[in-house]
Amino acid sequence: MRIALAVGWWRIARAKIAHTKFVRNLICRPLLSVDSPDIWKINPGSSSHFSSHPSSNFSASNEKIGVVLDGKLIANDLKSRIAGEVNEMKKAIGKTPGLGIVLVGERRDSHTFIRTKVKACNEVGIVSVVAELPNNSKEGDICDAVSRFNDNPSVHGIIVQLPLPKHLDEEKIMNVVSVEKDVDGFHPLNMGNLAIAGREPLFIPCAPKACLELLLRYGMDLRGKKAAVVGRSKIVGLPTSLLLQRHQATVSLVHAFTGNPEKVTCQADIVVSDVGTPNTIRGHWLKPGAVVIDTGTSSVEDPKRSSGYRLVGDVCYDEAIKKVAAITPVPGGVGPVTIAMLLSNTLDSAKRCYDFT
Ligand SMILES: NC(=O)C1=CN([C@@H]2O[C@H](COP(=O)(O)OP(=O)(O)OC[C@H]3O[C@@H](n4cnc5c(N)ncnc54)[C@H](OP(=O)(O)O)[C@@H]3O)[C@@H](O)[C@H]2O)C=CC1
Ligand SMILES: Nc1nc(=O)c2c([nH]1)NC[C@@H]1CN(c3ccc(C(=O)N[C@@H](CCC(=O)O)C(=O)O)cc3)C=[N+]21
Repeated sequence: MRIALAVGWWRIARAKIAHTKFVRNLICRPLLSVDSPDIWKINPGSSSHFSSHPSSNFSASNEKIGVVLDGKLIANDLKSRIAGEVNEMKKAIGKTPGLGIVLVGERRDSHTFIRTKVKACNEVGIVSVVAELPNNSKEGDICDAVSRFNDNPSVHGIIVQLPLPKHLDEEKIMNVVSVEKDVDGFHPLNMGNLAIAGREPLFIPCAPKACLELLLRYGMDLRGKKAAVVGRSKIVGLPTSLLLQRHQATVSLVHAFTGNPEKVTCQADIVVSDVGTPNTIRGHWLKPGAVVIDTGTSSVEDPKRSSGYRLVGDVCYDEAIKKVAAITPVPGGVGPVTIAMLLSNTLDSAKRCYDFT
């Protein structure tokens, strides 16, 4: 009886210590730093790129403790550093980073996302300008709006909020964005350089950067880990798979045509989901002790809320939390870190433009 009590007490104490250590890690220096993506400096011969990072509860013991990865905490840490750097830049050279946003149509979700992005810019002192165009705009009107941002020296980053109305050729419009201002990282040159070892893109797409930031802050050593990415969109799935392989993970890319996707995901140490359909990833799709990054953000009706809806991810959270080592919640997981990465990319672009280090 006494032994059982002591073992129980020891388990609780160990979980508490691990959790305190984990929270400390969350607010320590990021590995994908805000000023330069130091992942490109990996030296395969060195002991460990990650060993400079305080080791976490996870990599040390691989215990299942169902940690909820707090994206808001990480985003606030990133934003306060970005705000500090923006301020330094203003003081030193009298310049302010600027973000140009192209928003087409009346989609409620797009307008909400843009409000969030503009608010985040204001918080850190980045100037944002929104070019709002009607739903029935012609391709030429949108390309002109992008070109004006390309030509504006006080705009250092440009995003075209997706999805665009169906009648527009998305690729044609995205290709107008100057590669030097492509803070979304969707330009073929940036995406191509992300895919090829030894090359450095000017920008890494924001949501994939956020996924890696969460994994690395959690202290996960990605080398040789099995990762399953569900979804292959250019915003999240495809570039996340590329970034994971650059971090030496063994990556499987699952999509709508994959037969028995759960056979792939249940082997994975890391599952990143980017589908946009609630409850796609069920508990039995996951290996015990896996780390799950849920980027899915769908609004579902909720009459109990004053707004009438709430946001949910792709993962059946209640089933997953009982099984996994760690998981990102929705909301409050990947989303806020994605926004912080957009600010970080915009700051990087301005620094590059003025040769300010
Ligand atoms: N939190 C964040 O920072 C971000 C969140 N998001 C959210 O991520 C979600 C996805 O967005 P986005 O990437 O633009 O969406 P897309 O529709 O472009 O991509 C969805 C992907 O999921 C795949 N897919 C669909 N059904 C299945 C299935 N049953 N099994 C396996 N794969 C499937 C599709 O496969 P196929 O290619 O074969 O069609 C496709 O590759 C949305 O909820 C969005 O709001 C997006 C960006 C950032
Ligand atoms: N050119 C372009 N670049 C994008 O990066 C891009 C895009 N188009 N189109 C739409 C998707 C979606 N996306 C999200 C970003 C932040 C949250 C986010 O901050 N989510 C919060 C909740 C936000 C809320 O409450 O509305 C959270 O999860 O906590 C979600 C989704 C970026 N996208």
